Amino acid sequence: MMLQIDTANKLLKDVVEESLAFSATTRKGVLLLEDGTRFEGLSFGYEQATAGEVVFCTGMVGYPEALTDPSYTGEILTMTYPIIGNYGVPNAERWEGDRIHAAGLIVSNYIPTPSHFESTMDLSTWLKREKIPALEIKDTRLLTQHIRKHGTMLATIIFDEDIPFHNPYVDNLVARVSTSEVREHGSGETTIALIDCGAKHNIIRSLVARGVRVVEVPWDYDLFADDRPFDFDGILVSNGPGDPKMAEKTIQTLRAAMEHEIPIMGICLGHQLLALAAGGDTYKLKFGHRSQNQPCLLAGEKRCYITTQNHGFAVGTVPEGFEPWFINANDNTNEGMRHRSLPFFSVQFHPESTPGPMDTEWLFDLFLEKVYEAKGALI
Ligand SMILES: NC(=O)CC[C@H](N)C(=O)O
Repeated sequence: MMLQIDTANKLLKDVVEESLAFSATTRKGVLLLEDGTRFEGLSFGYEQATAGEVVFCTGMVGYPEALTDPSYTGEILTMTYPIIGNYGVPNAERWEGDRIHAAGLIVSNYIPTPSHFESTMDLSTWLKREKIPALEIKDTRLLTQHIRKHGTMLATIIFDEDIPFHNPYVDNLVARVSTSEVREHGSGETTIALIDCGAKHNIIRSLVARGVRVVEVPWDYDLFADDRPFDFDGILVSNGPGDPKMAEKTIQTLRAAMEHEIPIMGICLGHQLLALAAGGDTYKLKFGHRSQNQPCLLAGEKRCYITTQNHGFAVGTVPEGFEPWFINANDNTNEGMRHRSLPFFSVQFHPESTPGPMDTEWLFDLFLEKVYEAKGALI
């Protein structure tokens, strides 16, 4: 017992000393919000100014997955969990994109000495390598309360000189992160066309694990062109960054897919795009949903799923022919819809999780059931 207390004291002392050494050697930076609010902080990332929208995620884990999720493009991500960096950076196989996509990172306490058997480097090294600025501002609670009260807002992370604010949602961010070439994953007799609007890797892993071949195509690929080099049995339209209304070409593809009655599953941005394609509408939430504990009620039932989410826009008008399927129990916003008679459905949350609970993974099975039914190969 005594030994354990001694060890714990030593560990605590080490952490305090490392933390003091970190503050003594690091440069100061400022998180500046568009309403003039300033948060001073210590830099632990790449020291170059950045602009975007500042958002907060209340997840207790998952900073490697969140940072690499292409949906965070253009966003300065605040992690509200007070200890970030403590388990380092895992191998790229565990990432959700091929690099860091968030525009910047804000934390309360950065832990410079990771401890985890899968850690390959510390978070600061990774951020510097990927040229992503990051600040330890201590009072992430005040920042989050401010955003909750006034809504997400534009912000900059600056060091010596000011830079202009920039609204990322006026850009076509999907075009920036989507694959530029057609790529194949896995094998099987059934082919799913994955429209990559910034797809998290675990969407591909989740499909491949179920024995299907996935053909990943760019966001603006014409799936119905006569000279298309492959056939497919279903379409999964992925998550992705920015305002869904900017991805007009994907919306057109989904309209054509509905005309052909091809089974469709949409995830997050994919949900918003399917709603727009079918005549529904989307709007921007005050401060979005970003965490791994968003409660979603199955419409008309007493069942609630705990879900992973990361979105700032939402479906306001569920299109004709569809019915609301999941509802967020915190604020009653729409979290999913399904067509009343055809094999089209979509969800605002992430059934592929990573990070977060796997409660809704069954949606991939449901999608493939619809695909097999449509193929006439009932299982
Ligand atoms: N994770 C996502 O697909 C996000 C969708 C969209 N960019 C939003 O913020 O609402």
